[in-house]
Amino acid sequence: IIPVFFPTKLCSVLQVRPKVPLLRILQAAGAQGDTFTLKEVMHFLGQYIMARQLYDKREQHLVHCGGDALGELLGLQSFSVKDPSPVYEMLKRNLTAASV
Ligand SMILES: C[C@@H](c1ccc(Cl)cc1)n1cnc(-c2ccccc2)c1-c1c(C(=O)NCCN2CCN(C3CCCCC3)CC2)[nH]c2cc(Cl)ccc12
Repeated sequence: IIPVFFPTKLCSVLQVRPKVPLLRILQAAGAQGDTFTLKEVMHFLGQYIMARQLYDKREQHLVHCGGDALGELLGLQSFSVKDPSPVYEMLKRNLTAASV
């Protein structure tokens, strides 16, 4: 998984196919279809966190996902957006390459 912070072209070209549990979360955030670019996956996950107010209002880099489907996927109660490694690990488990 390419680090999301480097807006490389690949992030917005390679198509990936989320497994069902992740796809449900992306669809809850408004995603259509079943293949996305990595950039779109990250965008919709961000939208999901905001729509469900999972981020800490005072420490806005903290995401409290325990008790939410996102927390089930990550296997975490909380994480900081400053350390994306748990998210990358989850994506490795929940994305397959999609032939364009
Ligand atoms: C750099 C990027 C990022 C992207 C991926 C990762 Cl693994 C870490 C970090 N990022 C930085 N802060 C956030 C963020 C923080 C709180 C609530 C929602 C998003 C994000 C995330 C985005 C996103 O698409 N970000 C666009 C700009 N964000 C700025 C922060 N904005 C909110 C901050 C809280 C208050 C409301 C605005 C939303 C738009 N997608 C994500 C998906 C997940 Cl699983 C986790 C975090 C994010």
